[in-house]
Amino acid sequence: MLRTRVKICGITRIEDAIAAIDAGADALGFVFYSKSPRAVSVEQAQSIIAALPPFVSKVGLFVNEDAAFIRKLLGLCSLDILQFHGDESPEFCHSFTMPYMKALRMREGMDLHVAAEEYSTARALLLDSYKPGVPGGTGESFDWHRIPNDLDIPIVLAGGLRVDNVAAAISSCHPYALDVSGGVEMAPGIKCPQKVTEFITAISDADRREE
Ligand SMILES: O=C(O)c1ccccc1NCC(=O)[C@H](O)[C@H](O)COP(=O)(O)O
Repeated sequence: MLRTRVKICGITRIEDAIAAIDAGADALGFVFYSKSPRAVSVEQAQSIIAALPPFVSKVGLFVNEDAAFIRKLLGLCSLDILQFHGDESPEFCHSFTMPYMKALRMREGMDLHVAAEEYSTARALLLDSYKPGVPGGTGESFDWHRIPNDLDIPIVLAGGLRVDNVAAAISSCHPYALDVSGGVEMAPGIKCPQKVTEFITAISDADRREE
């Protein structure tokens, strides 16, 4: 059985990035959405990324951002994959000739088979909770049983994940990866190393139980 990967999102400090990597994080998320309390500036992201060791995916996160800003950012920051968390079309997402994940907020009636077909160029679908007016980082989970078990695209599960619901999340839909932000924080944008470690340990424990 494949190991469940983990992305720690909303990284704003180098010490949090290093602690997440030391705990076993596979990916770090940098929020380039200025309305988020976890937003980073280009300069912040550059300095954090420059201090990272190899073999960790750097994810740049956008919400209906201007293409020119993204292109400029890609010339300044070494990102590995883009995460589009707004209403971006498949054509827009694909236009940066970079791997990307499309985040889908799981509002009622979301047809993931249709979405998987629509975003067929995505490397993964990131499924997040839907809360009106809140594009992401809700801290709330959704009904994971709404996720079909026959999607032919990797699923990254997000939304309200915490150490005490990781096992249920993995057993309910066996996602390719888990994405967490609020559940491992002591304050918005400030990660708690102990919570990060406990979260990633809980994933390893859950994977072992699923073997
Ligand atoms: O994290 C944010 O503040 C945020 C703001 C606007 C759009 C997306 C945002 N985060 C995207 C993520 O991938 C989060 O990790 C995901 O929404 C889960 O957040 P949480 O429920 O706090 O674990």
